[in-house]
Amino acid sequence: MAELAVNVDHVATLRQARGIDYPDPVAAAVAAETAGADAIVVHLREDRRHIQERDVRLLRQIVQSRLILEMAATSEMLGIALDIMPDTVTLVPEKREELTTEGGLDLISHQDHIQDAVSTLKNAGIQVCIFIDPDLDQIKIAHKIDADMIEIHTGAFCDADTRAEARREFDRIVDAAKIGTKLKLGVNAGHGICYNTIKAFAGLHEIREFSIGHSIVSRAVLTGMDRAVRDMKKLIQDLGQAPM
Ligand SMILES: CC(=O)[C@@H](O)[C@H](O)COP(=O)(O)O
Ligand SMILES: NCC(=O)COP(=O)(O)O
Repeated sequence: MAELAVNVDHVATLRQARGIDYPDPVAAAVAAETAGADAIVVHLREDRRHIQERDVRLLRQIVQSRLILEMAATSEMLGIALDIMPDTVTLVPEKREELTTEGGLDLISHQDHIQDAVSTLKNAGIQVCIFIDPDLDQIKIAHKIDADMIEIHTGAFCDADTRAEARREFDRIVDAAKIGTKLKLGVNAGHGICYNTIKAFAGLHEIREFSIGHSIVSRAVLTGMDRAVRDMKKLIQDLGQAPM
């Protein structure tokens, strides 16, 4: 059975929107593990828009399953990874102005640089995954530069506007998963997967792990709303009658 790696970035997005100390993505990670998460994922972005270095350090101490750090292959991030030692680093492309990760790493253009990052991390004992589009040439390079795993970018499939486009994109994912497995790479999948799109993956046994964040955090907000309102209502009732 495939595993579920839960990304808690967007708990931190909510915290950063107020600049206060809650909700805490570390507490969310503990709750996710209690519910069965097989790993916890955070993306430490260069602009620190959600996850902070403090979160990654605390998660390293608290996570009982596996800690996966998504990051750009910059010298700053490599230094942080070598210091904190997550179980896995997933190398992702990053643009300051993007809303979220827009595509996979382009290994054709950045092969030497990424290969250096892969060997630095692996020499330190950190597993390395590369987030790439379902493109056979990219996967072959991931294998060549000795990555342990790939994470297939599922965004184009999940965000497809038509069924035909979704079919086309899913076929690319299937081919990529099969080639990756044949090359003995671990094959994961992630980005934009929600409670509907996950169903398409039935039978695609090559995928070892799904990395899912935004849809889970979004659902948690709504499924938790009833309880959250009842808890506050009760506290107000307990205040009793206001004095005249
Ligand atoms: C690599 C990937 O697809 C996601 O993990 C994404 O990068 C998360 O980052 P945001 O939470 O900033 O969208
Ligand atoms: N690597 C993908 C990830 O961590 C979660 O992406 P999303 O579900 O937040 O789009």
